[in-house]
This record gives sequence, structure tokens and C-alpha cells, in this order.
Amino acid sequence: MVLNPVISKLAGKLVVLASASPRRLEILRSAKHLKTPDIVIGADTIVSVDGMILEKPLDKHDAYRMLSSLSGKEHSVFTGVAIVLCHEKEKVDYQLIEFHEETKVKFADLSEEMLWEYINSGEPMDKAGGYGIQALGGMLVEYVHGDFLNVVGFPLNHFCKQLDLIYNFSTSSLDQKSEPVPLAQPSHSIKAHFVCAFPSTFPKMLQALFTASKLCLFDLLHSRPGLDAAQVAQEIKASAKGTGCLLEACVSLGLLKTCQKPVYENTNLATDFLRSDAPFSLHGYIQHCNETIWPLFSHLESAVQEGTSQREKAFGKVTISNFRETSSNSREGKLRFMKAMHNIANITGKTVATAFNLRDYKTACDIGGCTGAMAYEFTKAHRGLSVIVFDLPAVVELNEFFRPQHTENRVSFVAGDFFKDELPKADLYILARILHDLPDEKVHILLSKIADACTSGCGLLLSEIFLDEGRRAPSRGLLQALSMSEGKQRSAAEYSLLLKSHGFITTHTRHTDNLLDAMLCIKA
Ligand SMILES: C[S@@+](CC[C@H](N)C(=O)[O-])C[C@H]1O[C@@H](n2cnc3c(N)ncnc32)[C@H](O)[C@@H]1O
Repeated sequence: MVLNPVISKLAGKLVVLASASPRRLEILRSAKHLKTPDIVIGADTIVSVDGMILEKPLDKHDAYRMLSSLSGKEHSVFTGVAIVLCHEKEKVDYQLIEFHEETKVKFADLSEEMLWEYINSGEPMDKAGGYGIQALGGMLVEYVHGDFLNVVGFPLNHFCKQLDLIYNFSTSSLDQKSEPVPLAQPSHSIKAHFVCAFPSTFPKMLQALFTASKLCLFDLLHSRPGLDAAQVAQEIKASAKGTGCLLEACVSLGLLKTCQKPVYENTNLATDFLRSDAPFSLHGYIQHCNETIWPLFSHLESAVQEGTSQREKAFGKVTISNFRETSSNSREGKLRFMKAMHNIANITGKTVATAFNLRDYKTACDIGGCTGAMAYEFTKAHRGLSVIVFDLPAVVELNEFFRPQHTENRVSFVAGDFFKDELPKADLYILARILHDLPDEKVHILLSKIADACTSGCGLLLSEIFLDEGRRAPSRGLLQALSMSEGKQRSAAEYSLLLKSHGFITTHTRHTDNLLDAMLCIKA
């Protein structure tokens, strides 16, 4: 789903927001300026805790009752949304689409003093559950698991996905205003189209993205915007026919844009994420998905039948086991793997580095820290902190390709194997995206080595995708498990338990909305 084209489907339509909430109005307004009528959107938010439903407080005492019932606990925030599409030909017809979104929020333990101070601020009075996460109420919150905007009052991401389904898969395109879908068959045709389109469209979309990325199309159109198809074909040394089709497909996916004269340029999305030298580039990660994830998952049926990794089937024998993530042992293969890790660390690093107050730590060791991208974010976020990146010799020797141009020299590299070699001394150890790749036995070996290197009071910051306790989400973690690697996807509680068995007590857990979650532990 490409967000801007999705939300822009509302342009030129009159959208009636059937809600008095200024927050909902703000969320929708900031997503798109809307003009002409055609759609009615209604939404309502409730909070649910211990089987009780909390709506808006009636008075201060009601606010106190609600907030004290939330103190120290996880609760759910539900927003129900109804979209009514109005079709007009000879007579007006309607189509109703409903959905809801749930977000889990945990409150810190709230003292009486804090509760009353917050209630007296007046903020709780017009808000479901008696708090507003986007303002002072944010201070009460320990973590949010799920869509933040849903807690504010409108699940914009889910809403855009629904719009995508309506406008990209519905036979009754509102733009044509020709064939209204009668009320009797609510979104059935949309679902059928979705189910049909998904298996055929999705692989084609991905292959178009992989190919455009591999041919460095977005780099070319960044340095030379406004080339036509023939010029692009010449530059990328590809056929005119194939290049023309690829360019048009990229336009339809919102990756490129073209005006009346058929010349091409990058959309903002491509400029920000798809060119190889963008600060938050995902170019290396996309190549990794193309060369490693795609071939691996093309053997999914055997993986499920056999319950074993299909790495050898996909890539043949890989002799250097620690580079098992790559499809080759070549320098090019290693660099591709490192670029992929670097891209994700660039996107997530700041969130992880700023998840906790690390004022008391002066030296950190990022175990399996790869290119140092995460380490640089930690030194940027914490002025008094130096970070040693500890990784395999084959990785450390290639780190010069990833060194940032402007940085204070507080990141250094040590080569070694975390199962065999002595770990550098530090008062904070960072383990980002390491443990999910290891089975429990190996986790214990690594954690006991870290525990031996720690004195009492040392910290351990773990960053991984944390599954929810029911193992129902997030799907990126559950899908990753299908690779049948020797590792394991775990919940925050499971990680805490593993860490506790080596004397690390979890003090804080953060579910972020930025791919990786984090927990901070202290060595007892
Ligand atoms: C999935 S990457 C994570 C990189 C980095 N921590 C991040 O979050 O961006 C795993 C890293 O662990 C390193 N690694 C794997 N086995 C190792 C070992 N035995 N000793 C040291 N590093 C190892 C890999 O080289 C790779 O850089």
C-alpha cells in the first residue's frame, strides 16, 4: 500500500466526518485536504480494562475511578470505524464498511498525587478512559503496543488499508460512479477481489520493486530526473519494451511519477527510501530480500513439511556458518548482508538508543554490532557514552565502507566470536537482533558469557521484535519464524525469563512502533 496515493483517492470528494472529536478531525485533515462530498466516516473510541468499558468521564470522581482502574495495568483501546460510501445514479445507494482497531497501552503505577494533578489539569474530561495520550496523559504511559493514532482516536493506518481495498479492488470504483454496490452485498466483492488479487499482484509488485532497485532506477532518476523510457533503457542497458513496462508499473505503485509528457521522476517515497545513498535508504535491505529472503521462502512448503531450514536447498552449502544469512561467502555477498543490517539499524537505531535513560552508563559494548550503525545512534543520543562494536573479524574488516563522515570518535571496533572469545569490558551491553537467531541453548551460552563480564549494576539492553503473549502478532515476527532457522521468536516475558536465569532483572520494557522493541535489564 502506498499511503499518499491511497489517501489522495479522497481528494475531490466530500467527506463527512461523523464525529465531534477535534483529534479525529486533525488526524484526517493532516492526512489530506478534502473538498467534495461522497463518504461519511464515523468513529468512536472506548477503553477496556478488567472486563469494564470506560467511555468519557462524567465528572472528576468518574475520571478518578477510571484512571485508578488503569494504574499499573495493561488495557485495550478500541476504535470502531464505519465508512459509508454513497453512490448516486438514478437513486442514492449506500455501502457500509466497518472495522475496528485495538491498541494495548500500559500505564505506570500512578500515585494519588499524580492522579489528582492530572485530573485537575482538566484534560481527562472529554476523553475515552479519562486520558489523552497525545498530551499530558502521555506521561502516564509505560508502553504502547499497536497503532498510536488509534489511542488518539483514529486508526489512520487501518483506515488507509481499507481505502486501498475499496479503491484498488472494488468493482464499484467511486470515480466512475457507474455501478453502485447494493446494500444487500456489503463488501463481499471487495473481499473476493482482494483474495484473487493478492496472490498474483503481490509477487509481481515485489519483483517489480526488486528489479527496479537492482537496476538502480531510483538512483538514475534522482541524479537525472525527467528521462524518458528510451533514455532510461539506454542508461540501464535494458530493452526498450521491458524498461517501458517497468517504468509504468513503478508509476502505478507510486514509486515513480510522470506528467503528460512521458518522462519519469522519483516520488518522495523513492527519494527517501529507495535510492542507495538516502540517509534512510532501504536499497541494501531490498537487495537482501531479493537475493536471500525470496529464494529461501520459495521453499516454504518443504520447510513446513520438514520443519527444517531450506537454506541449503536455496543456496547450496554455505561454508562460513556465521554468514549463513547470506546467499554467498563472497565479499559482495557479505557486503550485501551488512548493507541490509545497516539499513535497518539506521531506521531503528534512534528509537532503540533513546528508549531508556542511559545517563549512568559510560561505556557500552554492542555485541554483534555489525557496521556500527546502531552504536553511532547511541553515541549521538548519549553524549557521555562510548561504544565498542564487537563482531566477527570478517565483518569488522569491512566496516570502513559504513563509517559515517561526521562523527565524534566514540565508536570503536573489536573483532571476535561471542561464543569463543573474551568480551570487551563495558558497563552496558547491547544485544540488538541477536537472540532471535539463536536457540535457547545458545542464548544461555551467550548470556552466561555476558553475565561473567558484568559486575553488579551493569546494564543489558535487548532489542528484538517482541511477540505478544498470545503469539498472535506482530506478523513480521511470526512470518520470520517460518524461515525455520535454528532461532526462535519470543515474547518480552520469554526474553525476561531467559535473562533472569543469568541474574539480569528487567526494569523497563518498551514496545515501539519502529520495527524493534526494547528492554533494559540490570545485573543483580
Ligand atoms: C542480525 S545481525 C544484527 C546486527 C546489529 N546488531 C543490528 O541490530 O543492526 C547479527 C550480527 O551478529 C553478528 N554475529 C553472528 N555471530 C556472531 C558471533 N559468533 N560472534 C560475533 N558476532 C556474531 C553478525 O556478523 C551480524 O553482524
